[in-house]
Amino acid sequence: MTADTITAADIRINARWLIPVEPEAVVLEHQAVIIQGDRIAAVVSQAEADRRFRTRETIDLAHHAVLPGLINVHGHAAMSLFRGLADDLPLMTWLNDHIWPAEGAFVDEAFIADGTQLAMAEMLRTGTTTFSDMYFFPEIAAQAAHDVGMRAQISFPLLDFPTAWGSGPEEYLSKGAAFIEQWQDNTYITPAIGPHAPYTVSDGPLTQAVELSAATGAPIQIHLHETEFEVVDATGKNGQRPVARMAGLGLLGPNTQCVHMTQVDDEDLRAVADSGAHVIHCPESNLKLASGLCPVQRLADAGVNVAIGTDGAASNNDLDLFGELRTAAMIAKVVAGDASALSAHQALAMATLNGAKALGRDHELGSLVAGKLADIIAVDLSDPFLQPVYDPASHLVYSNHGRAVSHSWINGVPQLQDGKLTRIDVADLMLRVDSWKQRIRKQQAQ
Ligand SMILES: CSC[C@H]1O[C@@H](n2cnc3c(O)ncnc32)[C@H](O)[C@@H]1O
Ligand SMILES: [Zn+2]
Repeated sequence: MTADTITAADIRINARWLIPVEPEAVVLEHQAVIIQGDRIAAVVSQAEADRRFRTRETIDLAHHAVLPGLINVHGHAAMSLFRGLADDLPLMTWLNDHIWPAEGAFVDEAFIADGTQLAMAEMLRTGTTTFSDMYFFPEIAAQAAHDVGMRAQISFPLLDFPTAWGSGPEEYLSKGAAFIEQWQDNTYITPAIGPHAPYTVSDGPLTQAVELSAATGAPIQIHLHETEFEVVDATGKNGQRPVARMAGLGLLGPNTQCVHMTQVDDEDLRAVADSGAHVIHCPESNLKLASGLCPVQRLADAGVNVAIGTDGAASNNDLDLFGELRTAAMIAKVVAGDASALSAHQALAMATLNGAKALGRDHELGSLVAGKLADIIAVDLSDPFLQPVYDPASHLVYSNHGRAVSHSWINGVPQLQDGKLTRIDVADLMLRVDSWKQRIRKQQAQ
């Protein structure tokens, strides 16, 4: 018998349970994940790791499930500063009477910097390693994510009307093109195009968005078919459903992420499936705003890639993707009339590999496979509320809330150690959040 060659590497994570997501629906025991630089060098049994690797650091996670970092494919990060500001309202009242006036009064560069950091603290604390953002001052949000070392798709906003970030479509598109150029080819930040919705962006700017995406490769993310009202109102005004209008403009394709899709008839389904566009399911926001429910199983059966997002904290009201998964799994069963719809493993894939696919990064993110980027989380299953453990995948989806997440690494860099954030000064952040609260509260009282 020949001795194994010993390879030096940076970090070894010893996992009691490992859910690699690829191969699918598998739970392995007593595995080691070896990290070298920003990548996963190997996923092997602990016995094999003893023989083959010497690492400068070993982390023993004897009561933990280790899995790929979660990917939150839709949100408005800085809206965390508006959490709980306007509840119990339907979408258009919430937007027109509360959120858009508040954004008009408060959104500026400092708001985005602090609000995005607040959102990142919550997401990191609950297992998200990559998020997608659609909000104002994308250059500030991108810098905030880059400074922390969190992976993010950041879409610049595109609307027909002026906001704090731009005077109208022309300015959004020219600033957006510069934003894309600034961040292209960055491992942490993917710049993207964020036309808000069919009812707020007209055909001209939408066509320009499609052209900009084709020229730069930047993904498009749009709110689409969020409510029945949106579809009925648009059909009355334009003579076609929004999905048909988007398809006609060339906006649906493999580089497009359709957020919500609670209204799906057979033609919508065919248009989305044939185009290769992705659907981003945001169940808790859809429930809270009484928007409707996305037919996840029907979409998946038609071959559509369905990923998951929290939406903003002002319509959810949290950014805990494990909680979102639990909700998604529960309602998928009722919507499909089938308790086997969206199993625990399918739900975990939705928050990892499907998210990576939606972002066009499944070759390097979304599963624990040698050669992929080292975006990894660990969940401590030793608490009484997660005992006994028959099936860790079941616990992660049906019993867990994100607070059991104990460790995370992004690009091989530790972000969370024993539940403590390593790269965000939470005490200082809380002071800034409190100061926003005082300002916003004062204005609301007037
Ligand atoms: C173009 S910047 C984002 C814009 O979208 C608003 N927003 C937040 N959540 C939703 C939602 O669920 N549907 C539609 N629009 C939403 C946000 O307040 C910004 O104005
Ligand atoms: Zn949204």
